[in-house]
Amino acid sequence: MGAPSSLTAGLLPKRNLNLQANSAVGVCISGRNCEEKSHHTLAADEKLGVLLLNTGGPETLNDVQPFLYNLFSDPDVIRLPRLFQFLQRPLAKLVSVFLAPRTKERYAAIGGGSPLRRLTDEQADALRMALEGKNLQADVYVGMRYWYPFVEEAVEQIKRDGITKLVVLPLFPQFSISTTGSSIRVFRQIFEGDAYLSRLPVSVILSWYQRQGYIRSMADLIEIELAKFAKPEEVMIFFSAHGVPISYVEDAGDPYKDQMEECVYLIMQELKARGNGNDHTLAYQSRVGPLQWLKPYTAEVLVELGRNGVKSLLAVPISFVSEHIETLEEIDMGYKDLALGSGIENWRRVPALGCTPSFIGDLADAVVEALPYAKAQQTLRVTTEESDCP
Ligand SMILES: C=CC1=C(C)c2cc3[nH]c(cc4nc(cc5[nH]c(cc1n2)c(C)c5CCC(=O)O)C(CCC(=O)O)=C4C)c(C)c3C=C
Ligand SMILES: [Fe+2]
Repeated sequence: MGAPSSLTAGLLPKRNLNLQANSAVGVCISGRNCEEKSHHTLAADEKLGVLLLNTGGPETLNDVQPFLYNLFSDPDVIRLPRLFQFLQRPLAKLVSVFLAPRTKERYAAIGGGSPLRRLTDEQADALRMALEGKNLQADVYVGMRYWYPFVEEAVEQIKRDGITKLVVLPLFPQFSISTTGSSIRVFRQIFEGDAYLSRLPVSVILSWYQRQGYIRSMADLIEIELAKFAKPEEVMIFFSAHGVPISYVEDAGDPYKDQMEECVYLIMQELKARGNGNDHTLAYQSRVGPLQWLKPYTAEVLVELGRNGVKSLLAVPISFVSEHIETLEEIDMGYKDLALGSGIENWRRVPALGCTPSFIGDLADAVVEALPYAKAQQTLRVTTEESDCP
C-alpha cells in the first residue's frame, strides 16, 4: 500500500493525541467535550451553513455498479502506490463490474436501494430544528462522497445561498482515511482556487466519538435493548465496527482503530456507571477483497462465542449513525443467521441513532462549539498540529 497522499496525510491527527482537536480546513473540534460551551451568536448579516458529509448509497439497483465504480475510484479506498495510480480507474471498473451482481442482490434484500439519502436528509432537518431551538438559524446541507447529492453539488448550493460561515460535520463518529479523510480531501479540492470559497470561514469537525452526548445516546439505546432480554445481565454486548485494511492503521497511521477502541471503552464505562456489568466484545465487519483487515472478524467471533456457550447477544453497530446495508442486510440477515446457527439463542440488534433527539441535540452542540474556530481556507495551512480548541 502506498503512503498517504499529502492531502490526506495533512488530515491525519497526531497518533497519540487521541485526535482530540485537530486542524484540517480550519478547525476546532472535537473528539472531546470542550469544557466551555461557546455562546456564539451570529452577526445580523451572517448566514450559517452546516454541511453533513456521508458516503451516499445507490438508490436503485441500476445505481449499484456506478456507485461501486465511484467508491473504488477513490484513492482513499483502493490505495495504490503512486507509480500504479494510473490503474485506479480501470481497476475500479473491473472491481465494480465484478462485485455488482452480488451487491445488487444484497440491496434487493433491503428493498432495492440504500435508505441513506432519505435518512441523512431527515437528520439534516432534525439538526436544523435543533439549532433553531438554540436560537441559531442555519441551512443544513447534505454532501455525499459516492452518490447523489454529491459534495460538489452541496458546495454549489452553499455558494448560491450566500453562506458566510460554514461548519462541516462528517456523519462518522470516528475518523478514518477511507471516510472522513476522503470526504474532506474532496471538500478541500473544491475550495482550492475558488475565490468565494477560499474566503469563507469554515470549521471542520473531524471526529466526535468522545462527545458525552453521543456516548450517552448510545448507552441509552443499548439499555433499551438490554431490557428486552429475559436475563439482561447475561447478555454479551457485541460491538460490530466497519473494518478497514490493517495497512491503513499500521502503515498510513489511520487513527480509526484507536478511536474505535476508545469509543467502545467510553460507552462501556457509561453503562457500568448506570449499573450494567455486561461482558462485551469488539469485532470488525464488512471486509472486501483479499487484504488483511482489522481483526477479529465479526463472523469468526460470533461462531466462537456460540461455541463457548454464549446464549444471548446484543449486536451494536458502532461506526455509523444511520441504518444502511451493513446493518439491515449484513448484520440483521447474515450475522443473525450465523449467530443463531452457532448456538446463540437470543439475538437482538441496537438500532442506529438516526434522529434520536439526544443525539441530534449533541450534534447541534458540536456545531455551536465549532463556530468560534471557523477560519478562511486561504489563511490556513494544512497541518496536523493541535488546533486552538479550548
Ligand atoms: C465507518 C464507516 C465505513 C468505513 C470505515 C468504510 C470503509 C470501506 N468501505 C469499503 C467498501 C464498500 N463500502 C460500501 C458501502 C458503504 N460503506 C459505508 C461505510 C464505511 N465504509 C457506508 C455507509 C456505505 C453505504 C451503505 C449503503 O446503505 O448504501 C460498499 C457497497 C455496499 C457493500 O458492499 O456493503 C463497499 C463495497 C472499503 C473497501 C472500505 C475501506 C477501505
Ligand atoms: Fe464502506
